[in-house]
Amino acid sequence: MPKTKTERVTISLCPPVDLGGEPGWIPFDAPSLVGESLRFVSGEPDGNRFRARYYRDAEQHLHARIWFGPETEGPPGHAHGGAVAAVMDEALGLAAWAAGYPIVVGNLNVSFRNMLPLQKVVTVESRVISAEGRKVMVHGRIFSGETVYAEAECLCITIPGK
Ligand SMILES: CCCCCCCCCC(=O)SCCNC(=O)CCNC(=O)[C@H](O)C(C)(C)COP(=O)(O)OP(=O)(O)OC[C@H]1O[C@@H](n2cnc3c(N)ncnc32)[C@H](O)[C@@H]1OP(=O)(O)O
Repeated sequence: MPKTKTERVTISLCPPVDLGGEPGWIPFDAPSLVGESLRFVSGEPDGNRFRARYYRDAEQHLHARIWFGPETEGPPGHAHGGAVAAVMDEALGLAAWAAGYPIVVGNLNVSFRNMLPLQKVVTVESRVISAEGRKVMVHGRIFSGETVYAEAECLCITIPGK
């Protein structure tokens, strides 16, 4: 039997980050609503890709604190556009679910407004704008302070039978 060489790979994790919400925000348990499959963005809360925590405010709007880790890099030191779009896909789709619409995302239009620095905690805010027939429109933006990093319009389509 051929001998295999054991390679030791050391993955150093970035230090903990503060994903705490604003006063009045209530933590939102996404897996209990949509299941454990929602892993791509929010599945590794201590990893080096994304760290995410969801909240709802008093008006039931969904918010997220998101940290873009080093594994989301696109332009040097900044988040990949696909990483930004992945966050929009998850957060805005989840906003529709949280508002009572079992959906998948049919169309996602993202405008990248500013380069998003890695290892920065940003906020995603979302609004369900309309619901007509099977079409649910959700708008959102990623920002920190006065800086808007991305805006998105997300057309969600309800899943028949859900
Ligand atoms: C389960 C837990 C999930 C929780 C996660 C939430 C966050 C994650 C969000 C995601 O990442 S979802 C994954 C990415 N999305 C997909 O993979 C969706 C793939 N596409 C599909 O499955 C189907 O195309 C879809 C269900 C969206 C629509 O197919 P259907 O055959 O059910 O519907 P149909 O094509 O008849 O369209 C219904 C209506 O929606 C409209 N529509 C559908 N797709 C559209 C589109 N892409 N753009 C514009 N309009 C669209 C369509 O024109 C029509 O309008 P009208 O009723 O007015 O005629």
